[in-house]
Amino acid sequence: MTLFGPEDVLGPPRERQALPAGAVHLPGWLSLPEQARLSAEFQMWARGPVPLRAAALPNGGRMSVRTVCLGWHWQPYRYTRTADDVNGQQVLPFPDWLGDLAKAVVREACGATAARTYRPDAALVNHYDAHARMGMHQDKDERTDAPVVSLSVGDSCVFRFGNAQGRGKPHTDVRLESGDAFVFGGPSRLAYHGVPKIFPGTAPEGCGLARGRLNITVRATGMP
Ligand SMILES: O=C(O)CCC(=O)C(=O)O
Ligand SMILES: [Fe+2]
Repeated sequence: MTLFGPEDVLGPPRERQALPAGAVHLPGWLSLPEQARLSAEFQMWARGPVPLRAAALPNGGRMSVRTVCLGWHWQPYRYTRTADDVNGQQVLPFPDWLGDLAKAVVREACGATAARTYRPDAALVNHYDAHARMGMHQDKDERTDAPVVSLSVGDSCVFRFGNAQGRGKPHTDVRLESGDAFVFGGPSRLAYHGVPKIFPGTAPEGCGLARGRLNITVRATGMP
């Protein structure tokens, strides 16, 4: 007889939730050491050559999330080689190991055939403080239909996953926790999604992030 099963330490295992076709949530996909590595890399990415910044919006406002990009620079709403809205520098290259990590997620979520042709070339790395939000939007600046792979580290959040028709219902609220992966591809590739809430102080010990939430979306831009 074992005295303590994993549920006693970690709480009940989280089941995969029913989601629209093409959307897959992989709870606990990353180990704590993998989460800590992403946090450590983030600290370096945030220093530049293009620093972490709250992107300026065409309406004159700024995003509440702060973002640093790899491979291609993203600004609302396009990809460019140089960060012309920040300091004109070229962003850091997209790391092969991050592409391999995302490919493994695609293999699990979408199958071996999808993984074979998956060639990501950019990542948007977002940091949320306790008050940051992301409104409902589509990821539609990419010129490919490759799935988007999202990796989360640090504080938990509500990730609202909707439909491709508009910002309204139906939508599903998923709690994304440190180490979770989420994929949206196929019929859900252009689904609206957003982050209405962060749960401060919920990051697990050992994930490497002192405060806030890190989210990395790996993408295939289709840029030449
Ligand atoms: O933070 C998240 O989970 C989602 C981020 C997102 O939707 C984006 O960067 O486009
Ligand atoms: Fe997005």
